[in-house]
Amino acid sequence: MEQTNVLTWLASAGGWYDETAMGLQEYPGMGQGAVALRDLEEDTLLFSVPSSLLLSAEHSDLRTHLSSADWKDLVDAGGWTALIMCMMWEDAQGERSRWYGYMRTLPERFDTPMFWSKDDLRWLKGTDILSKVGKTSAEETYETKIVPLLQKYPEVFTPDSSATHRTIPHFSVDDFHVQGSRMLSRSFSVPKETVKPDPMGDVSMQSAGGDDSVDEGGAAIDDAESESGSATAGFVPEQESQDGEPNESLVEDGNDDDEEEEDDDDDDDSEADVEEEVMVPVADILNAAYGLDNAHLSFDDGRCKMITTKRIAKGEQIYNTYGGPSNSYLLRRYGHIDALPLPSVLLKKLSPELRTWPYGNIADDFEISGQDVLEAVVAHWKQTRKGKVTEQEEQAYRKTLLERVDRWLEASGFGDTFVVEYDVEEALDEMIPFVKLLIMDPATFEAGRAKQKIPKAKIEGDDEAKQVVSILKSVLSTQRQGMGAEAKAMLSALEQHVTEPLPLNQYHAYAIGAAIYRLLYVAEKALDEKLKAAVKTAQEKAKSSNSKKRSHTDTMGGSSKKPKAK
Ligand SMILES: C[S@@+](CC[C@H](N)C(=O)[O-])C[C@H]1O[C@@H](n2cnc3c(N)ncnc32)[C@H](O)[C@@H]1O
Repeated sequence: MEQTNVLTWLASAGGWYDETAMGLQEYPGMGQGAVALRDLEEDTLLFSVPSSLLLSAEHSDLRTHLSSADWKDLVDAGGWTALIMCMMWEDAQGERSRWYGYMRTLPERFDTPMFWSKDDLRWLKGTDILSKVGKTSAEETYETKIVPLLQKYPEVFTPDSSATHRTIPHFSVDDFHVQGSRMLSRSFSVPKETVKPDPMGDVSMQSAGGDDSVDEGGAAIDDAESESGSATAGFVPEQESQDGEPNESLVEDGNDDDEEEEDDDDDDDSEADVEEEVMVPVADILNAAYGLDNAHLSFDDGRCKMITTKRIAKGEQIYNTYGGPSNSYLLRRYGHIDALPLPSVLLKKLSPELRTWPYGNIADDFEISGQDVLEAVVAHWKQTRKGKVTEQEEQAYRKTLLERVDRWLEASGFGDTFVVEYDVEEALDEMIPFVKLLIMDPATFEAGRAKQKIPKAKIEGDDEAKQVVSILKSVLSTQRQGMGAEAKAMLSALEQHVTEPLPLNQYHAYAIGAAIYRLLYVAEKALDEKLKAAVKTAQEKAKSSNSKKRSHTDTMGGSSKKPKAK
C-alpha cells in the first residue's frame, strides 16, 4: 500500500497540526503511532480536524447520487451500513474524494478474528468471540443492502481511474469487510451536531488551529464534553460486530438484529439518536494501551482537537484511549490485546498455576448466557429427581423456566447475559437472584410477581445457598469444559511465548483463554465464600433460635431434656 503522510494531508486539506510537537513512527506490533517530537506539557493542542473532514454518512457526497428513497433505505439498514458504503464509495473516488489523502493511508489487512482462518478460529473455542464475529450477517447485509444499489447505479459505483491505491477490488464483499474493519478499529462516536453543520463551512487553517483557542481550549472543551454527555471521543465500546449492528444485550438467539434495531429506533434518547459514528482522520493514528493514555480527543466549535492530558517526554508515544475494554473486545474490534503485568493483589487471589504468566488485562471479562444458567437449573432439577423425568415433564418444566426468564427481563432491569469480571460481585449480584427466581417454588414466585419483586442477591439459609451455589458452579464448570485447551497448556505456552513466540492469533486467543480460567477461578472462590457465610449465618440463626426456645422453656419452668415417653 502506498504510504502518504496523513499529517501532511491534514494540513493541506484545511486541518492543522503542530509539526514541532507530533510526528508519526512505526511501533513494533502496533503499526504506526504518534510520537512526541519535543517535551509536551499537559493541555498541548496536537492537531485539530475541522468538521468538514470528518468522514461520515452525513458528510459524504454519495447521498447526492442516490434517490432519496434509496438513501433512506441505506440509512435505515441500520448502524453503520451507510457509513461503510460511503467509505467504499469515497475510496473508489480516488483523487476526486475529499478524503483521498486519508483513505490511501488506511490499512487493508487486520488481525481481527473476522479474517482468521477456520483453523485459527479453533483457538477461540470457549470464548464469546466466536458468536460475535458477525461475518455471516455482514455478508447478508452486503447481499441485501449493497448489491442492489451497485446494480441499480452502475455509473455511480464505477471506480475512478485514479483509485489505484488498493489491492482489494472496490465494492466487493472483501471491500465491505475491509471498510467495516477500518470503521470498527478507527471510528469515533461523536455527538450528532458535530457532523450536522454545513460540511463546507469554515475550514480555514486559522479557525482550525488558532492558538487563541488553545489556551482557553481546556475550559471550552470541558464544556463541550459535559454538554454532549459523551464526548469522550474514545472508540465507543458499546458497539460491536461488523454487521452494522450494535450488539448490546443478548436476546434469546443473539441474532435478532432487526428487532433490536427497531427497539433502538423507538427510543428517543437512544445513543443512535444523539451520536454518530464517524471517521476522524489523524485522530485514528493514535494507538492505545490500558492506563497509558496521555492525550484525548474533544469536540469544540465543530472541530475535533487532540490535546495532551499529561506531560509527555520527547520520544514517548502519544496514546489515546479506546475506553480500556477487555481483551476479547480489543481483539474483536481492533485485532490486538493488552498484556500488561497484572496487579499483585489480583495475582494473590489466583492459584499458583494461574499465576505462571502474570500478564493480562484487568478489564478482562467473559459472558455467561442466561441459557447456560437455565440448562444448569434443568440439570439440577433432574438430579433432584434422580433422573426420573419424562420428556413431557421436562418440557413443562422448561416452559415454566422460560416464563420466569421473561419475568426476569421485565422486572429485574438486567439482561439475560451476565458479564463476569475480576470484580466478580456485580455478576453474582445478578446471577444469584436470577437462579433464585428460576428455582423458587410456584407460590413464592406468584407472590413475588404480585408485589413486582425479584429475589435479593443475598443467599440466605443453608439449603437455598447450597442449591444456588451448586447450580452456578456447574455453569462455571461447563464453561471450563468448553475451553479449547486446558489452563496449564495455555499458560505454559504463554510463558514460553517470550522465547518461542506463538503464532499471533494463537497468542491472542490463549491470553484471552487464560483470562477466562482466571475469572472462573475468582468466581468459584467467591461462590465458596458466599456459601460458607450463608451456612454460618444459618447455623448461628438456628443456634440462637434454639437457645431462645430453650430460655423460653426455662422461664416457663420447663426442661430442655426430651420428655420421656410415657
Ligand atoms: C486507531 S488505529 C491506530 C493506528 C494504527 N497503529 C495504524 O498503523 O494505522 C488502531 C489499530 O492500531 C493497532 N493498535 C493500537 N493500539 C495497539 C496496541 N496497544 N497494541 C497493538 N496494536 C495496537 C491495532 O492494529 C488497532 O486496530
